[in-house]
Amino acid sequence: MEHIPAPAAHQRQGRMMVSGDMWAQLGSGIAGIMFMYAMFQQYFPRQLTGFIGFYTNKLVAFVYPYLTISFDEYSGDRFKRNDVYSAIESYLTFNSTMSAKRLKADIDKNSKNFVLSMDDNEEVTDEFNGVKLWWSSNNRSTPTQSFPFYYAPSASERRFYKLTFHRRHRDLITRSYLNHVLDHGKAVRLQNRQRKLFTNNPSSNWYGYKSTVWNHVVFEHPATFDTLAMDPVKKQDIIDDLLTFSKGKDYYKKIGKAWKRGYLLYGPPGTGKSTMIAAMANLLDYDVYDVELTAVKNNTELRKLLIETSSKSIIVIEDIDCSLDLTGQRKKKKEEGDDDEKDRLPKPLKEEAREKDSKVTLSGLLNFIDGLWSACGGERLIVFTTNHVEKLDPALIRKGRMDKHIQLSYCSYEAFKILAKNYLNLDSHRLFGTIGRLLEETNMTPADVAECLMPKTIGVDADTTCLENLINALETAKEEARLKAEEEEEEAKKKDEASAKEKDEASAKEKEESSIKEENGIVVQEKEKEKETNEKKQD
Ligand SMILES: Nc1ncnc2c1ncn2[C@@H]1O[C@H](COP(=O)(O)OP(=O)(O)OP(=O)(O)O)[C@@H](O)[C@H]1O
Ligand SMILES: [Mg+2]
Repeated sequence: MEHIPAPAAHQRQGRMMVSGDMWAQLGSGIAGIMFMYAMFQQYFPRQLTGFIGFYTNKLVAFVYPYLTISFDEYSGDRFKRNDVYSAIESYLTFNSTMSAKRLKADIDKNSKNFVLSMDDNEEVTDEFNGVKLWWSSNNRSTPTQSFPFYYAPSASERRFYKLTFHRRHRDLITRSYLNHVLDHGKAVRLQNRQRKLFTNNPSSNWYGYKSTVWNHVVFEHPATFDTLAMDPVKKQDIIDDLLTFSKGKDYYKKIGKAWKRGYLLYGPPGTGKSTMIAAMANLLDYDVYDVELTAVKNNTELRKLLIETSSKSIIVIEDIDCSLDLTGQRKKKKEEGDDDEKDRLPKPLKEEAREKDSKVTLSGLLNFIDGLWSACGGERLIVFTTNHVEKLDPALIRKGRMDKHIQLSYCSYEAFKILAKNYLNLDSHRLFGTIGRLLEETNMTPADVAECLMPKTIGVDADTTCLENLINALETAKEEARLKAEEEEEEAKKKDEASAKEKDEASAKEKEESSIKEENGIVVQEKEKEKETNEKKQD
């Protein structure tokens, strides 16, 4: 057993006591400082606290050579997520996975791979042109004390990224590095983003924490131009037009035009207008904003919706002729009619009915398409669809607003071949000839043809059954069209006859009236003559 000399043991004991005391003193010192700090925060006048804080920061800045920049998730009105924050998030996703110890996981746009990003309160380093920088993700608590009943935990926490770097690199960081982060971040975001299908919220739901003017779901429509049944030449023309547009950033800048393009898709129901929009979005990898115009109260709201759309998107207004009365005269008529109806309602309901009315006007819509605001963001397609192009105001669809008018019409033989390939995987069949002839003779929409081609049984010769079904449907449609044409002809004939009869009757009546008048005229003349002779006799 080791023998410890008495003085040494005493010395060691003393040392232990000294270090024990020291920790105790340090602990109480820290507690004291914390207490003082709490008192300082609570009782010092606000202005004085700010003043002291300001000079403390100055002092620290004097001895501490590092600068920090923070990027809040929600800035300004807090209703819109800061784009810079999102870009940094994506940039760090790319850079942080190697160095950060705590990561968050999400799933990529194809739902196939995990996307890892830096978790909250984590720090990573980055290097740019040989300069070292530090990024950290933080939470800032801002409790809402004055109205505790409004307290929402999520509302009180603001997330932000903090960038720290040596002050001698200030110029490099603010001029080059931040742009580099933004560009890379945006590129990564585009790569990883899930495309979305948006629709507008009614404006009554626009206000409140994190409420948005657009609601969205993930866009997953499988339509492509390959599966779209239409004339191949026309299809290629549309594809070329779209691709040229999407690569035309510099060209549009050069010619001084906003980087957007309008498409008007028109044709009977079931000819593939909505399908084509999905194919466009899939071709260009764009988001889709489906505007429900009847839920937009006025032109200001329409503009707000436009501002909140992102670039690389298609803004769609379906059935534009039904969404609004866009020609002055029809609108006037409708208003008059509506007012009659509304007048019969009790007063509060009347007000409500007026409130609900969309007051979006033609000029509001024109401004939406090509006003000054329409240029913000860039790279946007605006697509209108309609079944009745003739009903639209010419101002709305003139070139420059709706640059390309695309007519989608009944199924042609070429279109049928694409459908047969899609639905039945058939390139040729002995019945193709008959179908081709029938398609030339009658009108059938691609939607109806597609329905006939959908296999309904899993038989030995399911393809032939489908094609025969189609032939039957085409023959029925042809027969119906013939009967309808006959009926219409009959009706037109009847109408002609009726109008001819009416004309005859009218002319007979006219003749009768004129002869009566004539007779009356003769009688009057005779009476006047008689009167004259009587007067002469009296004289
Ligand atoms: N040209 C086409 N190519 C491929 N499929 C088509 C085509 N046209 C229609 N279809 C099929 O028919 C269905 C209806 O088509 P879609 O909704 O695109 O028609 P629409 O022209 O938008 O009709 P509406 O005017 O009633 O809105 C789609 O689900 C699609 O499968
Ligand atoms: Mg449609």
